[in-house]
Amino acid sequence: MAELAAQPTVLVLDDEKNIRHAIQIALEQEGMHVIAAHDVASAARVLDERVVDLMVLDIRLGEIDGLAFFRKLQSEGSAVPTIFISGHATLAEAAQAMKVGGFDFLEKPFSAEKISVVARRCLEHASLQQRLRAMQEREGMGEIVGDSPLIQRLIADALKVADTQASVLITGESGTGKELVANMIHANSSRRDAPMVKVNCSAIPENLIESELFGHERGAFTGAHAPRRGMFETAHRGVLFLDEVADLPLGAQAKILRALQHGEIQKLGAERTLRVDVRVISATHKDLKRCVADGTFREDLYYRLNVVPLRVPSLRERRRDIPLLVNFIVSRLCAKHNLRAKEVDAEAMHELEQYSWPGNVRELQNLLERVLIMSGDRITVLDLPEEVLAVDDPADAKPMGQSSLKDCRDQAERDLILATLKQHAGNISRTALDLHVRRPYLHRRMSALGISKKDYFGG
Ligand SMILES: Nc1ncnc2c1ncn2[C@@H]1O[C@H](COP(=O)(O)OP(=O)(O)OP(=O)(O)O)[C@@H](O)[C@H]1O
Repeated sequence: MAELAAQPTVLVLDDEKNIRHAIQIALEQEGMHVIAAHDVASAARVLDERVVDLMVLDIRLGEIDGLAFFRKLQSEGSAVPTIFISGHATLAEAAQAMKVGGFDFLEKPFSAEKISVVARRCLEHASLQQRLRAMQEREGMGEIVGDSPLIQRLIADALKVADTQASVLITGESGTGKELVANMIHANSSRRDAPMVKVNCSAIPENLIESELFGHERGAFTGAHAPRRGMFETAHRGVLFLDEVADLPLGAQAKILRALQHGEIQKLGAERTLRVDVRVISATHKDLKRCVADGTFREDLYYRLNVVPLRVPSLRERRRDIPLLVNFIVSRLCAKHNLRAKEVDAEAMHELEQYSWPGNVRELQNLLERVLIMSGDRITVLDLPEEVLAVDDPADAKPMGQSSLKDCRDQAERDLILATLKQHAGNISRTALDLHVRRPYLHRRMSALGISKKDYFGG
């Protein structure tokens, strides 16, 4: 879940005292600091005097309508995330509220639970947007999304090494973003205007790799009908990115070492050598040190490539970045597929944060793409595949404490699950259906809440 300010401040502007009061009680129970205002003038004063994280704004306010007030704030650059409410608004006004940038629209009367849930969602959304903005303002990050300490450290190290000539070896599991880090180093180096040539060493057949890297003269081997430049030559004055470097055959390793040591290459079938000025960045998900021990990777080349090692953390080492990444990826994918903006609800986000992501950001991206196309406006746990839900969440297994808000929620959840189970004579599938959750999720909640068969069969 996104992190919220310790105690967010909410401004409630409604001319009906009872409504103000009801909202205030509901949100204060959620731990929010609520300031109630009965007219635009006093609301404007509050906004002038302090930082407000969220506004709950009535559309029909008497002297000036809420939409006009919101637009005025927008034009002054002082609008805050806002939930519009109204008892008599027309459909057109409700649509307008969303169009001008309201986070949500609630029709009165609404329950305390409804406003609490929407307010929390709005605050979480705003906090994520703020983190994304702060991140994007930071120089040189390129497309790398994340503000966890591990990612910040990685970016700081990558920026430090970017404008040197040092070889960099980027390690990390598959799909963690090693190529993005290489792009970032190139973009922040003095070689940024020269090309970065990418070689996927595991995708080129062994008999072609040397010609791909160093080029060949006409007639150098059967099928070499015309001379060809190699990637080293194309990368002259720029960067050669050797992806999956552990898969380089030993013959090519020897030639790369020579090229790096002497700054010279020799095309296949050529007599003379060619001077090249190339910086090498390499990446691998394998343990290259181990490959050296196994004899599949040259030790001298290993040291040559590993002048500066950078390790990209796996996604499960930086779960804090998951909501940021999810938001970023979802909005990018919505734009790509021409879909209306969609959001991931809190429960589904919680599940995404708990999953272990063996395929890292790439897996997250692929999953979201699949889910996004099939889901409605909001992505819920019902849209998530079983593999994401069927993991144990140690946090859920914590014993219940005494009297926190969480305990109250747990108790209410336990009562509801038990009542529904009893209603369906213990049938888990029907209970899950009734409660709009998936079976594995229900099982996990049942075990976290200590619900066993004897509780609903009365045995
Ligand atoms: N921090 C991140 N922010 C945004 N997108 C990311 C991030 N990390 C990875 N991605 C995205 O995830 C996908 C995989 O990233 P990338 O190809 O850089 O991973 P990799 O570590 O090089 O994988 P492999 O080892 O399989 O080559 C890409 O589409 C990339 O844009």
